[in-house]
Amino acid sequence: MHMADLGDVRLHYRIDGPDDGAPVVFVNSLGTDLRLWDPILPLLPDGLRILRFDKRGHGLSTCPAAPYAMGALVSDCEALMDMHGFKDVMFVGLSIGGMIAQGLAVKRLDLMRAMVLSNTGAKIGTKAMWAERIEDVQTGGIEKLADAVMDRWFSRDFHQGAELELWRNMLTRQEDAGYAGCSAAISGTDFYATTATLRLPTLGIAGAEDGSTPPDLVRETVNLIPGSKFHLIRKAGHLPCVEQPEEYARVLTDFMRATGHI
Ligand SMILES: O=C(O)CC1=CCC(=O)O1
Repeated sequence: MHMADLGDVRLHYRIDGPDDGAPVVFVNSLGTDLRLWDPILPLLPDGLRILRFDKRGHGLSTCPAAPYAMGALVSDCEALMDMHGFKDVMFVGLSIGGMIAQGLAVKRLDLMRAMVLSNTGAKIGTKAMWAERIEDVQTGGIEKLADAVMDRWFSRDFHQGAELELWRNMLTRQEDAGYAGCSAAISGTDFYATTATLRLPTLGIAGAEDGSTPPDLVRETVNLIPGSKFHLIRKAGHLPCVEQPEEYARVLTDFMRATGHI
């Protein structure tokens, strides 16, 4: 079990792969923990050095009182990377993880060689939408939101399968305060101006049936960065690494090769 004490929070994290492997950092979405990446890791090339972690208030990490600022989430990731010598990485951020990617690239471009903005945006939703969601979590717990979240996370086909229930369990077993805290961080974030200043190889990945960050939002976000690429995964919602792991891993691998990371 790996734990980093960052003062106001203790983060649970994992590092896999050899010390001299090409470094890759994965940051997952609201309401998920680091197991989100389990379906794709065995499909990636051997020899990568992979860091992933549970955001504050998620997974096995501790849960400071809500709300959280996006700056705190960016600093958590920065501290973990500095602590373990992760620099010049391929950074893969999904949803709020993609917001953390954008914030970190602006703050510490030295940490990143390239970034993948998966199912995310420079801004996600509206303040009113997040206020309602936070209120729902605070009054009824995550369970109150869970069915609606499943509709955004997964395509119609995936809703027919038995695995859906397990991912729903991942969501409902997160801390209510952690979910509300990260929702507040998303609500307060608008990265349009700063992301437009970024110059690094960037790939956008979208799911055709994503009810949370639809393909147009992902495309619009990566188009802020000159030279960026975009890939649409057809039979997937908000979590294509779960629904289409082979395609997701192939697209990541191709991008790592195209950018000279491997
Ligand atoms: O809408 C959802 O529940 C999915 C989501 C939005 C931001 C994030 O990280 O996940």
